[in-house]
Amino acid sequence: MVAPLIDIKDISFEYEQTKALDNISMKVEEGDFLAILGPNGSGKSTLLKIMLGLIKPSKGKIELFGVDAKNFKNREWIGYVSQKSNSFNSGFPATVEEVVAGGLAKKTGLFHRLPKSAHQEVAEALEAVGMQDFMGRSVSELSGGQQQRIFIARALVAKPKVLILDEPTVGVDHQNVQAFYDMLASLNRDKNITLVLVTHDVDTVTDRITHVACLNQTIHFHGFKEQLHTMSDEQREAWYGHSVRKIHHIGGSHA
Ligand SMILES: Nc1ncnc2c1ncn2[C@@H]1O[C@H](COP(=O)(O)OP(=O)(O)OP(=O)(O)O)[C@@H](O)[C@H]1O
Repeated sequence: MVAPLIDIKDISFEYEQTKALDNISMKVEEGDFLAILGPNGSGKSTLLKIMLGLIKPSKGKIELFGVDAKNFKNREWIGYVSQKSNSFNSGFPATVEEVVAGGLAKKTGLFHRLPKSAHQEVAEALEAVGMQDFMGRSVSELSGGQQQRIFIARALVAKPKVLILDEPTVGVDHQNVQAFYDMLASLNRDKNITLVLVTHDVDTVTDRITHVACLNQTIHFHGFKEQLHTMSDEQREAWYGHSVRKIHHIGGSHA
C-alpha cells in the first residue's frame, strides 16, 4: 500500500500563551484536493506550517511520504504558496520569468547560473497556470490574481508532488475566483498534483475539491466532501463556534 503523502499523528501545538492545535490526526493521500476550513484563529495556518516542517509540534508525529518528517530529505516534493506571497512589493522590478525561475533555486542553489532548460521549465509552469503570455512582463504590473498565479507557477517549477496554499484567493477579485479554482482543479486532475489549501471560500471551492477538513483546534470533520452532511448541527456549531447551518449544502445530498 502506498503511504499517505502527509500523515499527521496526534499532533498538538502551543504558542507561548495560546493552544493552537489539540490532538490532530489526519492523512493526505496522493490525488487529494483537500480544503481546510475553519474560523479565524482556528489553527489552519499553524497546521500548514507543521505540514511544511516550518514549526515543530509540541506533541505527536508527522510522516511525509512514509518517512518521519525529521528524516525527510525531499523537501522539494512539497511546494508552498504562503498567504503573504501576493503582498508583493509592487516597486520590485522583477519580470515574471525571473520570479518563476526563483522557484528553481531550491534545485540549483541561489548563486548558480540557471541551466538553459530553465526557460522551458518556467514556460511549462506558466502554461499550467494559464499565464504563458506573461513571461517577459514586470510582476508589479499584474493584478493580484495574476500575481497569485505567478507565485503558484514559482512553486510548480520545482515539480512538487504536493502543493500547499494558504488562502490563495486573497487579492483575487470575486469574478476571477471561480476561474482560479478551476485552474487549481486542473493541476490536481491533469498534472496529478495533490493540493492542500486553507480557504474561506466555502461556496466556490466545494465544487472542485475532493476532501474537506473542518478545523477549530481539533478536527471536527475530515473526509470526502460528499460526507460532510453527516456532521450534525451540534458538531457543526461546536466546530464553528456559532450557527453555520447555511453550509448544509456542501456534500451533495443537501444541495
Ligand atoms: N506567532 C504566533 N505567536 C503567538 N500566537 C500565535 C502566533 N500565530 C498564531 N497564533 C495564535 O494561534 C492561534 C491559531 O492561529 P492560526 O494563524 O493558525 O489560525 P488561522 O485559522 O490560520 O486563522 P486565520 O483564518 O485568521 O488566518 C490563534 O489564536 C492565533 O492568535
